[in-house]
Amino acid sequence: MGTAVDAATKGANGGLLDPKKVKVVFVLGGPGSGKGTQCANIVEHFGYTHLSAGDLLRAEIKSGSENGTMIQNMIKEGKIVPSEVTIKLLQKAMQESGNDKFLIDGFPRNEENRAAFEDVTKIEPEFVLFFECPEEEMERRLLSRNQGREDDNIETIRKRFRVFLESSLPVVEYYDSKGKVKKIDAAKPVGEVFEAVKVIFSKQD
Ligand SMILES: Nc1ncnc2c1ncn2[C@@H]1O[C@H](COP(=O)(O)OP(=O)(O)O)[C@@H](O)[C@H]1O
Ligand SMILES: Nc1ccn([C@@H]2O[C@H](COP(=O)(O)OP(=O)(O)O)[C@@H](O)[C@H]2O)c(=O)n1
Ligand SMILES: [Mg+2]
Repeated sequence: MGTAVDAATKGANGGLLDPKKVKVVFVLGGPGSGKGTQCANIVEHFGYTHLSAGDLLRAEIKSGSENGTMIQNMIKEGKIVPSEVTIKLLQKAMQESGNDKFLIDGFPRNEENRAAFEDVTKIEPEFVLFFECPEEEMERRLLSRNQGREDDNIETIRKRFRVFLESSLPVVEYYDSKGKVKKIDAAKPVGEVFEAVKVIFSKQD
């Protein structure tokens, strides 16, 4: 709980992130669409810090935090962890990075994520990079990802696809209605996808 003094010194978003200075790009797309792969490429060329919500949640499980078991169970079921938990992890990582340009990968994944992030941080994304990929291709990629993830099995993958369609796509549609979505054909080979991504980032300052 922050005190009144904390709130006064740290600002409305409870931290040191000035919403006027911070540049955020949300990177969205179904499970296996290539978000993490492309974010790694973008970081190398355009000076952003990559924050994967899924990676932060998995690190939180490993750290033995009191939320660890809850997070682990939700990931195994393909469910979306309560925003409060994920946003705290994102804010901490943003503050610790020392950077002011962020690729936020795999977040916001539902309406609750989106609204809570805006409320808490007052940060509006510059744009949303959306990787479009057919389910069969995403399934093939996830089943051969080989990162030892507990959610890369066919049963959980099906649940994640369902959550993506029901909860995550509406968030993309929300930003699309604000003209903020830049859509990429993510079914192509990695290099070709990155060529399309580069065009978008090269136009930014
Ligand atoms: N364009 C692509 N073509 C083929 N395989 C890809 C492509 N992009 C990523 N992959 C592979 O697919 C798997 C999922 O990619 P990843 O970047 O982890 O996706 P996401 O973060 O969206 O789940 C990884 O094994 C990755 O190497
Ligand atoms: N905003 C988020 C992002 C991920 N997650 C959880 O973390 C899991 C893995 O997310 P991820 O982004 O690493 O998965 P991929 O899309 O990269 O395959 C999701 O299926 C959710 O269970 C979440 O709860 N909230
Ligand atoms: Mg990923």
